[in-house]
Amino acid sequence: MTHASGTMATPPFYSRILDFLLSTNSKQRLRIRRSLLAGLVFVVSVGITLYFSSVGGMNPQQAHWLNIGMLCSCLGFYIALRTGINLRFKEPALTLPQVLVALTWISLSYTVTGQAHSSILSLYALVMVFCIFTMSARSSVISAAYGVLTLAIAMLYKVNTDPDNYPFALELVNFILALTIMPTIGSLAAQISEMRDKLKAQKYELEQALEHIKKIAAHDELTGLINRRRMSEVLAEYVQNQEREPTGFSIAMIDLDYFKKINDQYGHLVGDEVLHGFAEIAKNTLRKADLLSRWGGEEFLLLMPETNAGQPSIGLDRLRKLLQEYPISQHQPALRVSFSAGISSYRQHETIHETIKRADEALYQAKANGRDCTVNR
Ligand SMILES: Nc1nc2c(ncn2[C@@H]2O[C@H](COP(=O)(O)OP(=O)(O)OP(=O)(O)O)[C@@H](O)[C@H]2O)c(=O)[nH]1
Repeated sequence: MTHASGTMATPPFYSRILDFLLSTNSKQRLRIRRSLLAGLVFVVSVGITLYFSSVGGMNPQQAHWLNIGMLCSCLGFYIALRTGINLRFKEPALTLPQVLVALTWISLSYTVTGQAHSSILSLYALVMVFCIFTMSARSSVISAAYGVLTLAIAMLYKVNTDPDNYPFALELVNFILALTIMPTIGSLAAQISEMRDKLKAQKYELEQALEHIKKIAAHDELTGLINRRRMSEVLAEYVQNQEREPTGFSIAMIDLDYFKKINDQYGHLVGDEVLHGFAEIAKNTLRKADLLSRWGGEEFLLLMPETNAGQPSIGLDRLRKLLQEYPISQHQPALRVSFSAGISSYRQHETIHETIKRADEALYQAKANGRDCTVNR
């Protein structure tokens, strides 16, 4: 939104704070938000750990170090994302490192939560769910394998050192559960990642196709020039710009002389060759700033920016001279063509139709004057 003065409106205070915390770059912002969402799970875990250690469920010192470790790793990832360090990596979302670190903390939590350790299993599933929407197939498989491995190590260690809280039978059941759940989610994540890749590829193909369709819609196939529809849009833009900055522009309506005769005498193939050749020669002869379009049939509309009434049509004269010398048809090397042109300059506040109408009238006059000439109006 802009004020009447044209300056940008200041965003509200809370949105400035959010910009500061989450970045104004939309991609970075999404990455930070995802990381913070995962961090929220850690914060809840810290609360649960504090409560559990206060009621004697776990060793307070272990709970203390676990909490510090979890919070520091969250902070570390936040800083890496917020400062843009993550952009130096191939996968800037840092999803795989974040998931691996989370799985490490979960496996450590598994070893210090005593009787309540089985409830930790759900966190493995939660972390794997994060993989589903963001990770590549390969990273999902790595995460699942890493989760199962670290859990197995934690279980083996605890079965041997604390069999009262970690009896073998319970650990076996827990392990089988984890072994079923984690690779299943990992494989789902891999499948979704493949679908995402396919969608990306389809999106790219669609964009290319759209680009191609736009090009076809705006160009004439035979001459490669922009067509009448596109030229009409360009002219409308020019007229609009003249209201702000009246630099002036002129148009020329160009018509090949006796073109019907060429078709009748040499055939349509030669006629097409002449149209194509005329477009090529004109493009190479006229000013770089000039824009030529195929207006229809053997008629062309030339837009000459920053050209005002009365200015000589030097470009068209040069083109006329060249056409007298240039063999325009390979099939009929002796064939020479000429054209008639009507020029009109845009008058402030008139419609483009009025400018075109004057150019048409000037062209009519040029034809009446015997063709092969230009009339300026
Ligand atoms: N080969 C070919 N001919 C076309 C194309 N488009 C229009 N024409 C032909 O262009 C000719 C135009 O003829 P007229 O309008 O009588 O114009 P002219 O013969 O140039 O006569 P003047 O303009 O009075 O000099 C017609 O024979 C159309 O069939 C095209 O794409 N290819």
